[in-house]
Amino acid sequence: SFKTKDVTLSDDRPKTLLLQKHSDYLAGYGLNKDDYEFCMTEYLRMSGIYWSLTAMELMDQSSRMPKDDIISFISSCQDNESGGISASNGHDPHMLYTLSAVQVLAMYDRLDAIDVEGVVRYVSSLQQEDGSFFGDMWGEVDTRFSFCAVMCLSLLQRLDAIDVNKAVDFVLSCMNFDGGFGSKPGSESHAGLIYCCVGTLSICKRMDALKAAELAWWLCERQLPSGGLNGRPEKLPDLCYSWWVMSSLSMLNRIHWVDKKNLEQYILACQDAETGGFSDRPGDITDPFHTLFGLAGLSLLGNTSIKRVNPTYCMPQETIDRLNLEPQILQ
Ligand SMILES: COc1ccc(S(=O)(=O)N2Cc3cc(-c4ccc(C=O)o4)ccc3N(Cc3cncn3C)C[C@H]2Cc2ccc(O)cc2)cc1
Ligand SMILES: [Zn+2]
Repeated sequence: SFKTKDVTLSDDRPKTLLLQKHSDYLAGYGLNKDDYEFCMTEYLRMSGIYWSLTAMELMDQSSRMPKDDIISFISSCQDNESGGISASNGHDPHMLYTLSAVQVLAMYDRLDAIDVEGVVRYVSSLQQEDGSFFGDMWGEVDTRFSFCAVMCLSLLQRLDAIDVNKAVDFVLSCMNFDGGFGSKPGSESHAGLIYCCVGTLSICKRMDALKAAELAWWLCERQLPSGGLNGRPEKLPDLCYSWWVMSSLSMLNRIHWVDKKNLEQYILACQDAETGGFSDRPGDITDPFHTLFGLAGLSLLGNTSIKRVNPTYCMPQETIDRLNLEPQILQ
């Protein structure tokens, strides 16, 4: 018989938000330099700092993060020749980690710690003739990098450095009949790429180009009986998809199309009451990545014990306000 892939929430799952546990988990993450996961994730360290700091900011606990060490680490990761920023010392610069670094310094209001012109030069050098963006010099095209490029430059107030119309045209060339988006023209719709493409259009103020009704339907059909959301039909629910789907629905002004109570239950069930942090599914290992998206998702659902998050930037709303950025939300 046909079985919908889903998880069953057990009765002894966490039903309240364990903020102190999550604050302790993130404050302690990476203190033990020999920790296996910490070593294995050196290649994404800069993004790990963004995920941890943003989660701590949302819990109003960022004072527990080693601010000066983070800022000097970021400065040491900028490549003087290309202007790009790498995930860790000795690694190659990449669009993903250049964005994470700019997001962190924007939250700290310390963009003076890097060569901003160098970052602008690096990001604009990755735009192609068709408006698309490479992730780095090795030439992989993905709509994720279009989003990284416009988000990074908008945080630096430098969208003038790229061809915004061509960037939007490339993203729109990736729109599918279901109103969704994939990584390249013709790629299958996927919640993570939909978030990137809707976010790109939100920053470029081109939300008018979306097939909003079809897209919102595809997004709210991601919700399963457990309350969790998946990234594509027939997939298991995963906490980070809660963020990709809900932030996209927020930009479309249709957040009310999901069952908020059920979704909140799923998110709370993904907490680990022993170690602290959130995991992709109840009972799995927690990590800073899913911890940010659990907290950001609860913020979007209106949990007032967490500070407001901006759905487009996945950063504290107060940072977006300070930078006078106004990403478009559909009316
Ligand atoms: C554990 O296996 C992976 C697989 C992919 C990645 S990833 O870097 O390509 N990436 C982000 C990501 C990070 C983590 C993680 C563990 C510890 C830390 C410390 O900060 O962060 C874990 C998963 C993860 N994934 C994979 C994933 C999430 N949910 C299901 N899976 C299989 C997402 C992945 C892609 C990505 C998404 C958003 C983004 O901003 C950057 C990258 C990382 C670990
Ligand atoms: Zn996930």
